[in-house]
Amino acid sequence: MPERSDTPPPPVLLGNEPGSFPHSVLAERHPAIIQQVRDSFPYGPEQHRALDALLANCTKGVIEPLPADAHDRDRWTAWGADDYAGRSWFDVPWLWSESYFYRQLLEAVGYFTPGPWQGIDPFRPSKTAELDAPETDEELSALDTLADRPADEQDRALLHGSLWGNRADLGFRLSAAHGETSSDTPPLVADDSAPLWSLLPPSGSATLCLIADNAGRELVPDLLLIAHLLTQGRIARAVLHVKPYPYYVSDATHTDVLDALRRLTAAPGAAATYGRTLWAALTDGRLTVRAHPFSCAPLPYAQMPGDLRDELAAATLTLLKGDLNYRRLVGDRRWPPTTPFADVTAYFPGPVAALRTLKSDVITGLDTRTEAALVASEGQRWRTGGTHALIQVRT
Ligand SMILES: O=P(O)(O)OC[C@@]1(O)O[C@H](CO)[C@@H](O)[C@@H]1O
Repeated sequence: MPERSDTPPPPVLLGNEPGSFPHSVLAERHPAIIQQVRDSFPYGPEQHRALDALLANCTKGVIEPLPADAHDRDRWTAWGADDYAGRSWFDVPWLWSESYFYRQLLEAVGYFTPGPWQGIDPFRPSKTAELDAPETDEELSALDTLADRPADEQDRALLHGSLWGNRADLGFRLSAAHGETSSDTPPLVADDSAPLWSLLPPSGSATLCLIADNAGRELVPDLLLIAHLLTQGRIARAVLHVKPYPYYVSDATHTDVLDALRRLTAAPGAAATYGRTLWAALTDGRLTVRAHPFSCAPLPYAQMPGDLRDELAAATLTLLKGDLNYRRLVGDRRWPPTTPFADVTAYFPGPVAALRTLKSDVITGLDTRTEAALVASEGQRWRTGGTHALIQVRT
């Protein structure tokens, strides 16, 4: 946990305050996700019974341990499962209870159990529907006109494509009231793109670690950004961190990377060129995909294990995508919005950037004027509506 020497950190977010966003996720979003999973495949009576039990447990019960023979039981013990067992889902850190919900959901559908449902991603139908949607074709065809634009315009377009791709979060869509902001404040509440580009100069030898978030219409622009940086010589190598198992509905796994790559290589025009660049980079090792267990940990990055810390320390830049990664990066706490981003990320082992649309209460690094303008025009809605975004960098 990033500590500032003078003041103790503010409290960790819990889900026990009715009317709060975390409470609504536990009380409303999780039941909706269970229903979505029931509808996604013709699961048998055993899985439906387990989903019934999970629904009752996560809304009215207490946290129960994983089965004694679960392959990752020891890992979850180390991550706090024994400390939280027996307590209401609403009374433990929200980050922890949300993360454990996805682990228990996979348990219910037999994802880890030898048998016909082992390894079947319950969210795959919604992920592939999104990848196949006509909107994805439109986004890919925009690459054809981009090819003729100056390099700095391409840089900006691909960075912003990756940033705003973060709105494509299927869990968020289950509960968010969509629509453009009525706010007259600018969509970007912080924009450190200049220091970001100066960390990745052309003709450099940089290594980028991109810690991905959602599959489909977020992962596609993330991959396009990597392909562009490789082509421009702004990076020599990229490591793409994905989730080792389905998580937070639409989070990207290795299978999702392969689906997105096929979507690119099969597309007409410039998109296929990006796809071929990525295919070649995977083949010759300039691009690697990692699925570290800590990517699904219910903990902030301040508690990352030594091997991951060493890996990120060696990167020129680690770029974290999305809202959940932001919560884990700065700590899922009630930070005053003007808390410096550099202070809360001081523990991180190397230069770090966050690209995120705002979908939960946690925020740091705002200047006083920006915060005041947001509050004056929207109250606190800007924090969770997905209508605003940020690019924050600690060099
Ligand atoms: O990480 P992502 O995909 O940008 O967002 C995940 C999210 O939808 O889920 C969490 C609540 O469940 C919030 O942090 C956020 O709104």
